[in-house]
Amino acid sequence: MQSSDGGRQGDAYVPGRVSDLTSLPNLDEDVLLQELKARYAADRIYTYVGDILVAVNPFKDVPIYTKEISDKYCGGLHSDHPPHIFATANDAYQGMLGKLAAPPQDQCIVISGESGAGKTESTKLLIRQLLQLCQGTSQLEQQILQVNPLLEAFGNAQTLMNDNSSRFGKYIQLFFQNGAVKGAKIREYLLEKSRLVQQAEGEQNFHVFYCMLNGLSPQNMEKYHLGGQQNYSYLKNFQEKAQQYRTQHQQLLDAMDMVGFDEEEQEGMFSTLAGVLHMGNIQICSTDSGDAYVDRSAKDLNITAEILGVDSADLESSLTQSVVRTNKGELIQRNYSVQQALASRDAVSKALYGRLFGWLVNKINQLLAPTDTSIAELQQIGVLDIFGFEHFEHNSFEQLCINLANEQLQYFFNQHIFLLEQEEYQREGVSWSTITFTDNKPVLNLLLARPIGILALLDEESLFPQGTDLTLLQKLNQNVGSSPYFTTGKQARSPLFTITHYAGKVEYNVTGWLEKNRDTLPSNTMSLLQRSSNPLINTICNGSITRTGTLALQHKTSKGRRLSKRPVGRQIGELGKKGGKQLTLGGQFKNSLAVLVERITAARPHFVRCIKPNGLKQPNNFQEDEVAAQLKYTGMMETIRIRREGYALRIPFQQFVQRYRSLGDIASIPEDQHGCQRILKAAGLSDWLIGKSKVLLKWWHTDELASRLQKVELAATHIQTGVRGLLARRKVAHLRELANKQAAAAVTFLNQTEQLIEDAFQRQRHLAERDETAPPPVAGGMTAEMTPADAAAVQQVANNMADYLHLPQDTETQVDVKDNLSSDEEIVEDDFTGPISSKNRWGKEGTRAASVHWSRPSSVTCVITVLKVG
Ligand SMILES: Nc1ncnc2c1ncn2[C@@H]1O[C@H](COP(=O)(O)OP(=O)(O)OP(=O)(O)O)[C@@H](O)[C@H]1O
Repeated sequence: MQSSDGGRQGDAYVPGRVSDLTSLPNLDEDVLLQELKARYAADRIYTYVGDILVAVNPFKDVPIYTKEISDKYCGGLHSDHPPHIFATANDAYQGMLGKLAAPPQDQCIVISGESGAGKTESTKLLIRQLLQLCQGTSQLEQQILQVNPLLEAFGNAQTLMNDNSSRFGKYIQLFFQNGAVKGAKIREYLLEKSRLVQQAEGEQNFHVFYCMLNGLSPQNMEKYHLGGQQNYSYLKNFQEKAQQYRTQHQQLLDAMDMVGFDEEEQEGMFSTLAGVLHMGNIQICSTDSGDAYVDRSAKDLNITAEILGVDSADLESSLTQSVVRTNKGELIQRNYSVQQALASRDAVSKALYGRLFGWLVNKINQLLAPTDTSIAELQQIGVLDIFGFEHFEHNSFEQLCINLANEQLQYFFNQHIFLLEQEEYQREGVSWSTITFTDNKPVLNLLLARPIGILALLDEESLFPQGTDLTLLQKLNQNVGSSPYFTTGKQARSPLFTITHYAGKVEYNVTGWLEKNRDTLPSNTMSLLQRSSNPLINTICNGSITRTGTLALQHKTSKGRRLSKRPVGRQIGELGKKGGKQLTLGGQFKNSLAVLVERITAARPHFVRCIKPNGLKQPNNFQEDEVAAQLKYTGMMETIRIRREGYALRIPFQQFVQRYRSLGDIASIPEDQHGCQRILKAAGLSDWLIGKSKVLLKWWHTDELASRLQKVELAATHIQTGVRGLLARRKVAHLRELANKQAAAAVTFLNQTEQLIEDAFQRQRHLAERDETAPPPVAGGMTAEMTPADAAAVQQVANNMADYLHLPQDTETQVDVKDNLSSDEEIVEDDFTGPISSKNRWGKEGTRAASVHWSRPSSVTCVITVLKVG
């Protein structure tokens, strides 16, 4: 086995030159770490563990993504070039087309790593390379690439761990037909809406607000009553990067134009963003009795109401009062406390922003949807870029959800790499000493089990009107406190608990969890927004939130009624609700994770493990302890072991023979284990196993088989080329012989015709000498009369020729002999003759030479016509 950028199994070990960690000698944690460190120092940021790619974030531009390098990774074998993210794209693409060991299958690329490890950058490179692989140059490919700035502006933000952190998860599906891209779809997961109203120290709101405030024209700033970024309470920790934001704003506008937002929609978007910013500035005060009211001396309420297209008095009451319907149907108004009113204000902002984001994704998906084929008929490659594992000083409900998603992905990895593989060894009767791995199933159970898991208990508590964050914590302590993965805060009444995740311990603070989980807007507030005169706000607020938390838009019928796009039974009101109750945020997230796992399980996965070399976002800084921790919790040592000792490829006998039949030594190979053995032996492969129903191969056998297959195919192409050339040469020789024969026949015909003309001419001269009263010869030297014998002779020659050329004796080949040719006109009409306009062209009129000259070209025309028809 060769490691393509220098290291070779068996050669003296040179740290930093082993491109595949499975070929490391004397593998231990330190050797592994030093190898990655040496590679990183040499800007070799990618390394393989068999078919898995490890990517260490360089935090600097490395010149390895040029067009030339991208071209090198289009096609070819895994081992042809150094490890690269482009090779992973190539593997997925070739796998989808069925050009690797398995038949054509949908593929997915699962990228994992903690926040700031490089997942989003990897995703962008993968998508770019996939579009390069299908040689996409159409508008669709450009659109797929260009929607990214739009998504990042609305969905990314600066955090302590990453300046451009994705605050939502995404699964990008590219759809293909015959290898060409036909469309794309973005599935979004759990946008971190809470960031809109509150950001931790040193963190920022979503990029789009800073871009808007720095990039909008003065007229638009005035229209939306906007000022500098320091004026908004939702925008803490802003930075003076005006020029950068202006550039990003322009990119945003370009992307919006390209996605096809019309002017009204763009205006709707900016007015919603401006409305949200103004909403955050609405001051809530307290009466002496503790009731909330809006400080009207500041103009924020009126401005917000104007921009959102709602009545300001209605907005005020919806922010400060709840309306409850009693069992008897009476409506009762209750005043909020200041705290409740502030929560209600922020809930409106979060709902508006969340729905705006959902609408944006909907618009993008409409643009990228395959036009003439249903998705079910297309092949697909999905790329999963989910928010990375987070462990801050203060961790809230959002971190719990983010870390749950990462637990789920780690579980998927473990299942695929360790569990299912080793179960299969058992089924196939392979003797195997089990490789143990850290199974995170107990942590997943702690989070997801029903009815006694953290999310289920949170849901239960969220249903109780009297529930508080502290009663939630008590409930958690009572029910899951005995789990070894759960520890509660040491101090009494502390709002803290700790979970031991696969990636380390994270301490969570339950403050505000019930409110965040309920994620509801009071019905009076929702109906106010649904009546908004701002068309976009009206649209997004009349959409429904699905069971997985996405926005389902409605479309209007011709009569103006609204319809959900969903099938009957999932119409408005039912969506996102369970037994009539709105699903909680935790419930929606749980559902969306389940659907995601189903999706990636249905495809053939490729894994990219992103590693963050330091927490300072610095280039050329490899912190050994930080990397060692990541290698440990991702189970890298065990992964290397299983890839080294195990059989990553397991192909059913029949499938294997069908795919590699041409490598066998005989033509009729049985589609069973004996057939497989014949092929493997003939191909000269070693280290394979035959199980009960499958051939078990090392991951590198894919390349070995592919290269053998390539050789056979090349040989077949050579043979085909030779045979085709031989056949073509034979055909040409035959055609040439035929043409020579035809030419000889034509000459014979011309000679015979010439002789006839000569005879006729002599006869005419002979007659003329005897009869001085005879008329002068007609043009071309032919007489007006042809004896029946002459005519028969001419016809005979023509027939012979037609016979020879295998032609029907149709009008084109027959000589139309007229009994009484009396004028030049009739001769001119004859297809067989050309117009005799140039009297002197053939020589003196009435001479033999003129007759012969006339006859030759005319007859040649005829022969050519005949040949053409032939
Ligand atoms: N291949 C690369 N080349 C150069 N810089 C990179 C590369 N990958 C990542 N980076 C740098 O690291 C930063 C963080 O990467 P990225 O946003 O992809 O992390 P992430 O894993 O997606 O984080 P999060 O989970 O927070 O979204 C990038 O903004 C970029 O500066």
